[in-house]
Amino acid sequence: MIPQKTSIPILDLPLASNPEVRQELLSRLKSALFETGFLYIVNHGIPQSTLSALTSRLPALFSLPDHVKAAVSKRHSPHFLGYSGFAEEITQGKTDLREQFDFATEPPVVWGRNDQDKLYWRLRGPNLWPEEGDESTKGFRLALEEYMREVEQLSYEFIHLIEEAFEIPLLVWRLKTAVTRNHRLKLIKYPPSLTKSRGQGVGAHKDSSGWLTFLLEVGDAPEEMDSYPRHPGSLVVNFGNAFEAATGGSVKATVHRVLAPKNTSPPRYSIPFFMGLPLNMTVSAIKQRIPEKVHKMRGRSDDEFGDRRWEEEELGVSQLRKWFRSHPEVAESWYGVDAVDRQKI
Ligand SMILES: O=C(O)CCC(=O)C(=O)O
Ligand SMILES: [Fe+2]
Repeated sequence: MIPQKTSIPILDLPLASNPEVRQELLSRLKSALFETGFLYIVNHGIPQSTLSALTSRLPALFSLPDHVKAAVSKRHSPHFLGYSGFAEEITQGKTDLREQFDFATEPPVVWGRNDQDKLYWRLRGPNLWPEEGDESTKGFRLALEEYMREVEQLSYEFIHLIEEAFEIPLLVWRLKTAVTRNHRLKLIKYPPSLTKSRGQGVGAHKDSSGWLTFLLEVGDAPEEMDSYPRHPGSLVVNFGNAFEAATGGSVKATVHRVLAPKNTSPPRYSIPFFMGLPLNMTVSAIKQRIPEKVHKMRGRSDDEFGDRRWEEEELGVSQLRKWFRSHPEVAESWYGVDAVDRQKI
């Protein structure tokens, strides 16, 4: 992944429980939030066995026969969960040269019940689990659920650190409740380029699937990352659009992209976890809870901070727009051409 800046702060998580260095850790976190928009978490406490149970199965998972992957295609899911084949996704109007499986924390289905008829509630729904094959994929579901539980827990702990650093009440209790847990995770494969020129693995974007992203990069550093050190097994954290907007642009949602691997390189795998917020929350409601001093920390001019148009709308609306944009065929088949057209802003 290529963020705009190449020097990324490192947060050694166990230091948070050492009173002598806790302040230093919090000040690193501040600079990561306000200056870089990216950071590494090392020693995050997710057991190596949990990481490798999942990462070791990825090559075999993506090599499952086409009909097995097709059976869990996103085309079967109005919730945009499941598999998308190579180049089926669009960023910045161009296809991304990657394959992926999307999973969610599966909050209860509510769409169509009582007053929860807003279209975005339809984003919530069951995961599609690929049929596991031989030894190389057997146990995949358990491994994924275990990792998702661990990274979700870590995301709550991390939010507490942010709360402490800035006195921002981020409503962790609401994020955790079964009704509002709304997190997503992707398994991604970027195959090597077919030609000498490297295409768009994923186009330049700020994350909008979540509030915070925790990315596990699998395997060795690809060439594009040589410019800054890798910390194998670490998690890369970056902040999403909603976080930037809720802090009035003080916390940076950094633009990033991925180039497809060179034609001589092995495939690249990655696993981002997008910590979500309740779909019916508005950015402006969160903003009101963020102290004025945080808003004032913004050191950039107005035009550097983009998408404010959706501050007043519920997060579900912008989420839906994002999914419609990136998977138009899935969107049209489940939501209809008219609904998709209405979201094209
Ligand atoms: O694969 C990566 O390194 C980054 C993926 C990413 O930025 C995304 O899916 O939002
Ligand atoms: Fe991203």
